[in-house]
Amino acid sequence: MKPLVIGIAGGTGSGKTTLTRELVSSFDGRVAVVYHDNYYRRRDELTYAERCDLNYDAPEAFDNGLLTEQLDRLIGGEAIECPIYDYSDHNRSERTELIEPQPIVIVEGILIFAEEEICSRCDIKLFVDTDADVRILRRIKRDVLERGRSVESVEAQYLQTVKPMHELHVEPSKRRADLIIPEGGGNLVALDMLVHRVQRQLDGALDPAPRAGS
Ligand SMILES: Nc1ncnc2c1ncn2[C@@H]1O[C@H](COP(=O)(O)OP(=O)(O)O)[C@@H](O)[C@H]1O
Ligand SMILES: Nc1ccn([C@@H]2O[C@H](COP(=O)(O)O)[C@@H](O)[C@H]2O)c(=O)n1
Repeated sequence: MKPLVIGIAGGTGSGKTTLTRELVSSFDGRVAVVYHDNYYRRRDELTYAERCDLNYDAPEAFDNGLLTEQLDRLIGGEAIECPIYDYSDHNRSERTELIEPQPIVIVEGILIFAEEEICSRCDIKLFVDTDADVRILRRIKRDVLERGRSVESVEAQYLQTVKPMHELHVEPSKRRADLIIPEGGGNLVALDMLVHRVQRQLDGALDPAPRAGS
């Protein structure tokens, strides 16, 4: 049977990964996760300083051809060797990760609904909605502690690219979502309803992607 593909989008720091982890633990061993971030383009031709200055919040920053090709293979029941991204180096690492096919495939990333080729492959589209002030506070903490950044660099990047690209690409893509979830994985009511819905689809009690009026 074709896996159920769940897309999880939302701004940086909104809680996408937290929601993804909740779903992974709810459907233990039956979920494959594909992070759009791992498909940032390889930029070996640039120096580290040049890579620091790139815009990582525009659709062109990603190798969407590779993502859709690998996603299709996963949906078709094949394992993939997914690239691994190194945020400290602003480049794709030499390592890859084996992802086995599963009944549920989660695709997560800020811009997945801004890309028709990714959006159209998602049976359930979730958008995690969290206020911008909360998101930037979380991002400063995470980027300094986990991604090797300074507070000054996070602030500059946020004002130069993250915020304008969020307004141009991420926020409008919310319209394509089936469900908008305030606060993501911390929203226990939404999580509970979502888990029941996904379970019913796995049980075959519902059409794969039913639409109003169909
Ligand atoms: N509902 C929430 N309440 C409090 N903190 C949260 C909540 N959701 C996520 N966080 C925290 O915010 C940070 C960013 O969350 P994360 O899920 O990694 O966001 P994203 O994947 O959208 O960038 C993490 O440190 C996470 O623990
Ligand atoms: N070299 C890079 C690549 C990406 N980013 C930022 O990551 C953000 C997306 O990841 P989330 O987990 O926050 O959704 C995105 O906003 C990019 O700006 C980066 O800082 N450096």
